[in-house]
Amino acid sequence: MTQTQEIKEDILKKVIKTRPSNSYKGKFGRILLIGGSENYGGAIIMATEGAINAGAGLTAVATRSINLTALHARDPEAMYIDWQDRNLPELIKKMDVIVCGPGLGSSRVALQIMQMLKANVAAQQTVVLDASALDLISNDKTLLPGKAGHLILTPHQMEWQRLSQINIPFQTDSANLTALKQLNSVGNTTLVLKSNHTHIYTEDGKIFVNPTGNPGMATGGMGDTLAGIIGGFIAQFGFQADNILAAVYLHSLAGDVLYRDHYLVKPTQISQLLPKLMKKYAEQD
Ligand SMILES: NC(=O)C1=CN([C@@H]2O[C@H](COP(=O)(O)OP(=O)(O)OC[C@H]3O[C@@H](n4cnc5c(N)ncnc54)[C@H](O)[C@@H]3O)[C@@H](O)[C@H]2O)[C@@H](O)CC1
Ligand SMILES: Nc1ncnc2c1ncn2[C@@H]1O[C@H](COP(=O)(O)OP(=O)(O)O)[C@@H](O)[C@H]1O
Ligand SMILES: [Mg+2]
Repeated sequence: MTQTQEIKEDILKKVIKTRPSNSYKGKFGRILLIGGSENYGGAIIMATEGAINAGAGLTAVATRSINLTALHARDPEAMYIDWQDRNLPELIKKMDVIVCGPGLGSSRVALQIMQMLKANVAAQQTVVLDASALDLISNDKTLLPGKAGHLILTPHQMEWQRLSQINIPFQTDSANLTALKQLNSVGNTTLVLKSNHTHIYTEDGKIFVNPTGNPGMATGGMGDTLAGIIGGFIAQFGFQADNILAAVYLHSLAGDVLYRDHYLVKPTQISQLLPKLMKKYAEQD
């Protein structure tokens, strides 16, 4: 059994680099976030805010049209497409990273979106699946978009219970690894199992535990924000296990900085803090 390693602060210096002078938006990846039903519009907005503030070059959002005004009022940097637009499959093909699930819900449209995503992703892309997307897959494992080059699953413990059939008290490293292999035998899947001690199971079978984070972060939308940050890091820095580890560490580190003088931490405050924190680590490279 592999030894569980603690993620170290060094990971941020390693991953976050000073941007070269000749940088342009196309250099830092295209990301599409899909989610936000009528009831959960905030979830996709928080994920979007995570992705933009983590440094994604171009960010697009496919959501229910009712969310458009709120999305642009918060994040005018994001492009928008109605999640029922017939051009969505073509847009998906142009993306480096697709984050699907925050606030997606379990409607017929949500199910159709999962089917369409599966049919249109390809090997050069990374797909991050969170929240409702994971619950839909729990009900139908064939919805997993296996043709993506890399899959990153970001369940909390209850979502992982639904997906893996392992009850929360029995979610040990060895049980989780076995379930992950059963879920996707191709081995292109990373599991970010969120809790107060988030564990990350990499494609090559390594296990990491995140030492940062605090109970102030027990606020709705915190995981939606993380999904966006992970997607933003992959878009900007490419797919590497280190980039996922750095995103998880940074999300909770931002939470810790805020928790020093805030009783609770709002997900949107975490996103706001990211560019400043990233600057500090980039200057140390
Ligand atoms: N502002 C918004 O629009 C928000 C929308 N959200 C969306 O709401 C939908 C449902 O997601 P939920 O996660 O609320 O619902 P779930 O029903 O999937 O999960 C919540 C349940 O899991 C249990 N649980 C056990 N261990 C847990 C752990 N470590 N972390 C979290 N929960 C744990 C909780 O007690 C609770 O019963 C998703 O699409 C999600 O993206 C939420 O992210 C909250 C914010
Ligand atoms: N007590 C805690 N200590 C550390 N991190 C926490 C704590 N509570 C929540 N978090 C973090 O907040 C996030 C919650 O994710 P999730 O449950 O998916 O939120 P949501 O679906 O509401 O966006 C995870 O990244 C988790 O690690
Ligand atoms: Mg969640």
